[in-house]
Amino acid sequence: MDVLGLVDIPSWIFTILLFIFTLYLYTLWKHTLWRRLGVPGPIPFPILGSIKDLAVKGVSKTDQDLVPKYGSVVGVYNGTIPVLLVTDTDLIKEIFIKEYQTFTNRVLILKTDDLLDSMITAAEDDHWKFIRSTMTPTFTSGKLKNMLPMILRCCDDLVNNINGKLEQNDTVEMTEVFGGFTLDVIASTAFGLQVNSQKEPDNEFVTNTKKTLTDSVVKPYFVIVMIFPFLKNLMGTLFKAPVFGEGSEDFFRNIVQQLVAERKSNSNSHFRDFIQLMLNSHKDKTKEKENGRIDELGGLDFSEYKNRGMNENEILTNSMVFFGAGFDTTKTTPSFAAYVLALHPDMQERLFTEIDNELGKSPPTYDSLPNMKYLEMFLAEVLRLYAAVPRINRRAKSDITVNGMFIPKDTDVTIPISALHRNPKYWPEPEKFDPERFTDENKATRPMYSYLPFGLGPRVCIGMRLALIETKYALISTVQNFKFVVGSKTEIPMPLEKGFITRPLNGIHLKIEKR
Ligand code: HEM
Repeated sequence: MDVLGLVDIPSWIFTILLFIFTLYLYTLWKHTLWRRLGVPGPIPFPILGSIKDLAVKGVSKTDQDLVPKYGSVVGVYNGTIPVLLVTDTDLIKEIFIKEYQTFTNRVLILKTDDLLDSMITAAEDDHWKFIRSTMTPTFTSGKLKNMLPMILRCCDDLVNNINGKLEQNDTVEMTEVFGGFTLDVIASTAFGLQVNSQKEPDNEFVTNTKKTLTDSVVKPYFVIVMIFPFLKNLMGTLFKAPVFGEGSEDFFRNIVQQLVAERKSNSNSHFRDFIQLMLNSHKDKTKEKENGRIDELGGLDFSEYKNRGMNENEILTNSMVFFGAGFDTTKTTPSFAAYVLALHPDMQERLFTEIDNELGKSPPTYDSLPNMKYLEMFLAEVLRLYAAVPRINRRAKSDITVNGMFIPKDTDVTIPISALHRNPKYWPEPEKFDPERFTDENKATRPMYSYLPFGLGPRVCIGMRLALIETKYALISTVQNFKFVVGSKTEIPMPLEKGFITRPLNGIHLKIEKR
C-alpha cells in the first residue's frame, strides 16, 4: 500500500521481517562455533543460548548439571557470546596463570562511564594493573593487623546485637546479623567511620549502603548486548548503566571528597582505613621501587599511570568496590557456617573445645588463628559447598591455542566453581559436609586448582585475607558466647538464590542459645 506516494507499507514490513530474519540467522551461525571446533556441549536454546537455563535453573544448578554430563570442557553461549566452562585443572592453570597476558580481563557486558571502568573488578589491562598494584599494599599482613582493633570492636557489637535479638525473637535471621557486622567492618576499615548498623538502622550511611546494594544493575539491555555484542557501544551510549544505586553515588562522593580533603590537609594523618592507605600508596610504591623491589605482576607496561597516585574517581569507585565485592560474600560465609554448625552439633562441640582451649573467653588475636586448625578446616569446607562466587571468568583478548585447544578471541572462559567443588574425582560424596577433607594429608592428594573459593592468578580476590580474618573473628566471637540450634523456621535443605552470588533464598533462620 502506498501512503502519499512516500511509504510503501508492505515493503517496510518485508524489510523489517528480513532484518529480523537476518539477525536470527546471525544467532544461528554464532551458535555453531563449539560444534565446528569439536567442543562438547548442549544444543543452544535459540537466540538466548544458556541465558535461559541461567534464568530458569540458576547459575550453580546449570553448571552442576552441565559439567558431569559433558565433561571438563563444555561449550555454551551467553546469548551469542561463546562461553567455555573449564574444570580441567591443568587447563585452568594454563589459562588463568600461564597465559594471563591473553586472559587479563573479565567479561564486561557493557562499558559505560569512567566510574565503572575504574573499578578494580572491571578495569582492564594497564589501568587494572595500575589500580591493583596501588591497592595491593593496603592488604599486607602489617596493614591488616592495624585494622584488627576496628574488627574487634565490630565483634563486640555483633555479640551485643545477638544478645538483644535473643530477648525478642524465637529464631534469628543470620544474614541480617552477620550483614550488620560486615557493614560495620567495611565502614570502619574502608572509611574510618564507626557505625553500629544493627543498633542504628536509620543511620544515613547504613541506608545509602543498603540502597547501593539492593538496586539491581542488571537491566534488560544487558541481554540484548549478550545476543548482539556489536551493539555494545550503542547500548552503552543510550543506556547509562548505574554503577551505584539511585542517589547513593552523590552521598558516597561527598563522603570521599570530605575525607580526602581532610586527610590531605593533615600530613600526620593517623588513620588506618583503606581511603588513607590509597592516598598514601603512591608514596609507598615509590619507596618500594627505590628499595629495588621488583614489580610482582610483571610484564605489562603501565607507564601512563605510574607517575600519579589514584585520582578521586578511582578512590571513590574503589572504596565502593569494598561493598560490591566484600559485602555479600563476607556476610553469607559466617551465616552458612552457623547453619552447618546447627546441623552438626558434633562439629560445633569440636569447635567449642578448640576455641575454649586456645582462647577461653579472651578475644581472638592474629597470632592465635593458625593454632585453631579445626576452625580452618571447617571454614574451608563451608567455602567449598557454599562458595560465595559460583563462577569466575576471563575474556580471551586474541585467538590462542592452549594445551592443543583453540580458543577464539572474545571467548568467555569461565570456571564453574560450584561444579568444580563438587567434582567426585576430587571430592568423594561431594554433597557431604566433611571438614576432614582439609587435613594436610587429604589436601596433598588433590590437584592445586581443584579448590578456588577466592579465584586464582593475578586477579585472585584481593580481599581474601581480610575476608578470612573477619569471618574467623566473627565466628570465634559468636561461638564463644552462643550455640546455634535448628529452629522451627530452619529450612533443610536450604534453598539458594539462582544468581551469580550464592545466597540463601529465604534467609537463614536459626535458634540461638546462650552458652
Ligand atoms: C568470603 C569472602 C569473599 C569471597 C568468597 C570472595 C571471592 C572472590 C572471587 C571468587 C573473586 C574473583 C577472583 C578471580 O576472578 O580470580 C573475587 C575478586 C575480588 N574480591 Fe573477593 N571475595 C570475598 C571477600 C572480599 C572482600 C572482603 C573484599 C574487599 C575488601 C574483596 C574484594 C575483591 C576484589 C577487589 C576483587 C577483584 C580483584 C581484581 O579484579 O583484581 N573480596 N573475590
